[in-house]
Amino acid sequence: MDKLLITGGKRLSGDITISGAKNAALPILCAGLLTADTVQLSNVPHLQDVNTMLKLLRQMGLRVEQDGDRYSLNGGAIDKCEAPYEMVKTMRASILVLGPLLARFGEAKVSLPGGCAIGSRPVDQHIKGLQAMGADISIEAGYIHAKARKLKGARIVTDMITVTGTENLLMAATLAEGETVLENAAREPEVTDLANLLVAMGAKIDGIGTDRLVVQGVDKLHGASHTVIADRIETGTFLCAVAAAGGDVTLRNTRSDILEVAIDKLREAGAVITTGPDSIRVQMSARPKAVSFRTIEYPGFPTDMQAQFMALDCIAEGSSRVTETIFENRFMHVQELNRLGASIEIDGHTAIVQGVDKLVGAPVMATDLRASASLVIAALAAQGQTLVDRIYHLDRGYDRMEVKLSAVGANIERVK
Ligand SMILES: CC(=O)N[C@H]1[C@@H](OP(=O)(O)OP(=O)(O)OC[C@H]2O[C@@H](n3ccc(=O)[nH]c3=O)[C@H](O)[C@@H]2O)O[C@H](CO)[C@@H](O)[C@@H]1O
Ligand SMILES: C=C(OP(=O)(O)O)C(=O)O
Repeated sequence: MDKLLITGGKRLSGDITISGAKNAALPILCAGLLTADTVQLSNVPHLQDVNTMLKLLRQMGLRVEQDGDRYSLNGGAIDKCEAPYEMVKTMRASILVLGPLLARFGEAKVSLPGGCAIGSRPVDQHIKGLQAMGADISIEAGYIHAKARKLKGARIVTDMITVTGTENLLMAATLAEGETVLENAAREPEVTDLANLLVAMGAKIDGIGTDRLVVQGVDKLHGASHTVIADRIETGTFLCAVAAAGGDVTLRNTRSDILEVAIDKLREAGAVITTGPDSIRVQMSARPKAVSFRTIEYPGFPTDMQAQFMALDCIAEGSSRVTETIFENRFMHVQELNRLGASIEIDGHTAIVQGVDKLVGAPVMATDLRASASLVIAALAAQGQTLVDRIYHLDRGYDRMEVKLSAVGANIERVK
């Protein structure tokens, strides 16, 4: 099993190119199921989750051609509407095939995703929404069995804001009969990116970027070309890495307008941040100042950046309060950060971080994707060597992180 060996204490300097967003690429790949025509994608990140999604889609009959970060998908020969447990268990986003399959083929059998390290993460809202659109859904032996001769437009108010729930229902609604209104829709930029592709494919969607999406169903969708948006979480992760280790790094092929809250927090922590049309430069020369925050849906502070900012707070001057409101159990990194010498206590959904003068390297274990990223950040700032185990979590969502970090001077290598 691969591990990362990191020797901390190096300042980072140079350029890093940001990849396409995992959380946009995954639903966008599923949108390839909605048409018999060809969908051309570029800026698709090289990630384990993308490989898993492509494997899942290929076994359904989707034809996929790849040339670097460009993919061509053709859904003209899909003959299997099933997502087996073996694939869904390694990637929850597999649930995103449910809406498109049901809308285009009238049936789908998708394994229930089950719980994961950050919480139970049910998919009841996806099911409730599809039922409102007339689907007949039963759950047997761990599988969602869904059928609908033709989905019908409906007004759907989800109990909470759900990102993949909004994406699933949005894709389903594009081919439903009549009008669907999605109230309380997620406004994450990745939802908007998917909606923009769907419109390019012939979907009729109003309210893109707002919490009320209105979709007029069409009989069929056609091919289109689309460039996946930049990964704002990868961007934020590298910004935190520089803020923690010190240095001067310019992130390229990215956007600052979809990461405003995190950028403001980094400025509050003492980083000097200069934004350009598709770049962000971060300079850090002093010890960071502690920053408190509360995770919330977009445009608020992203839960997917919580662990990385906590790593920064560990070595900051002062104390901070970090409150997680999206997931019930997203503090798995706390114990591992404490193993590096951090001083963090958990009180319910809040972590109280007392900044320490220094962290000291140690063997640690990654427990989920962003927890892994927080351990890398802490290790870059720590004295001595840290060995991060179980980095398959990291490979799910970061495109060659160790290569990008070594290129700006980090002492980091992948070891077996
Ligand atoms: C592939 C992808 O895009 N993943 C992102 C997506 O996950 P994902 O779409 O799974 O997260 P949701 O937005 O659905 O989850 C938000 C909250 O709603 C709850 N919930 C959700 C659906 C449902 O049917 N029932 C229910 O109770 C969840 O357990 C969670 O507590 O959004 C999360 C929140 O920004 C991010 O952390 C993930 O990186
Ligand atoms: C939680 C995440 O992803 P997923 O929903 O794919 O588990 C994430 O990207 O931080």
